[in-house]
Amino acid sequence: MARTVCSHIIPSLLLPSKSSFFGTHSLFSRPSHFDHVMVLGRRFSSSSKISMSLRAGIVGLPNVGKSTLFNAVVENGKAQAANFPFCTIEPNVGVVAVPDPRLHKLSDLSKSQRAVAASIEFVDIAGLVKGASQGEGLGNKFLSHIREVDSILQVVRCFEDNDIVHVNGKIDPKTDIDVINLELVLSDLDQIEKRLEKLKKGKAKDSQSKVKEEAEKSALEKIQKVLLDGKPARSVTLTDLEKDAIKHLCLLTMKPVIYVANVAESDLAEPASNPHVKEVMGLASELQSGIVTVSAQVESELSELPSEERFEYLKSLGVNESGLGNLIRATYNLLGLRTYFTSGEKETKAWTILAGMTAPQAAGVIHSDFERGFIRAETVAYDDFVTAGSFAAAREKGLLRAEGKEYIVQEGDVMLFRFNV
Ligand SMILES: Nc1ncnc2c1ncn2[C@@H]1O[C@H](COP(=O)(O)OP(=O)(O)OP(=O)(O)O)[C@@H](O)[C@H]1O
Ligand SMILES: [Mg+2]
Repeated sequence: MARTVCSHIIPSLLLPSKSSFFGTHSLFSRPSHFDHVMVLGRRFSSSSKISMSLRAGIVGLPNVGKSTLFNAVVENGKAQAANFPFCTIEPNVGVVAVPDPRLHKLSDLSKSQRAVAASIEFVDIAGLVKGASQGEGLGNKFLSHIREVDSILQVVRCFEDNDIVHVNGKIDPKTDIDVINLELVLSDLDQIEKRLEKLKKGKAKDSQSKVKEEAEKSALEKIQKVLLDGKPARSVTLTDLEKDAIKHLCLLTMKPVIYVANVAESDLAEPASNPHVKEVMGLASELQSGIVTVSAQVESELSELPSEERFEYLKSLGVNESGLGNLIRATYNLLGLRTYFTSGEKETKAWTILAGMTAPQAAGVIHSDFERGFIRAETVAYDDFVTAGSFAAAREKGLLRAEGKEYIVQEGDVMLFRFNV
């Protein structure tokens, strides 16, 4: 049966008190994932219900380094921000901080007691094998886990090591990627067939649902055609209505993908000299997807070292920084996410919104009351805040703008909401 929402258990923000309130910084000190309540939510269904955390699922063949990478990302996420409200929701789901040097700069300027980063959830999904869509391996169970994530990180083995078994006997990124993608395509095809069958019998009650059903049908037929060519659903151009009509199916090949080329430590300094990595780069661009090179092994070793020794270790491998920051940032960007900040003495905090959100919608991410009673947003661009040094100084210099309901929040805006409920 088709699922109706791709929702999952998400941490909600701790709700501030409901009293009528004109935004001051004090309010921004409350949220913590330690005192969060769990709610079953549907993300993005309304701007005020946006989750702070989006999910990225780590997929790939068995034994390619998914869990090693997951553990390193989660450990690193904890280390990135000592104050970050880290939590493990399930053993294989970790919330990690999105590294952002701007957060610390703002926090220093505002002399904040703490800095709270934006976050992403990573999910370690067990290995997929050929035939998964037909129930092979742990098959459908894993595909259903993938259905619940917002983006896919596909780990591709690019390291040679005879002691570590490759399920197909040799390192061959193209075949590995094809196997995974084919399973995703087959699973989507199966779902679409069933859905179209149902829609054929469709007895929409009113004209509005009829329009929606028609849109769904036309979208699914277009997608079915490209899937039969082995291409992903995301390669199809759809109207907004069509996109909306098929959202509930959570098609696997609709999700954005980043290929994670997992290399040996000896390849870290010059990954492109590894022909396997080169191959993945070519495929990623063909498939309109991103690519990040990491060595899961190195990251895992790094996460166990005291921070003062990490740089020395990286230097010995000929690199300057861990690859995880890149991976986390790439995932964040891939999801079309933007960051705005609130900054005061108690706390400086990075908030996650979708590109194109208006000021009231962005305020709603903090609390629905902020959206409901929105009056205006005092806004200063990040660079201007840094130049001025504070909200007050920015106001004096004429760098602070009073933005209204129509304002589209820009990347890096530092905001103070005025609202009344
Ligand atoms: N870049 C790398 N270089 C060398 N060895 C690595 C690298 N990445 C991972 N490994 C090793 O590969 C083995 C398999 O890793 P891991 O358990 O993370 O795979 P997995 O994809 O999670 O497997 P499964 O699908 O079975 O859960 C481990 O022994 C790990 O140490
Ligand atoms: Mg694993």
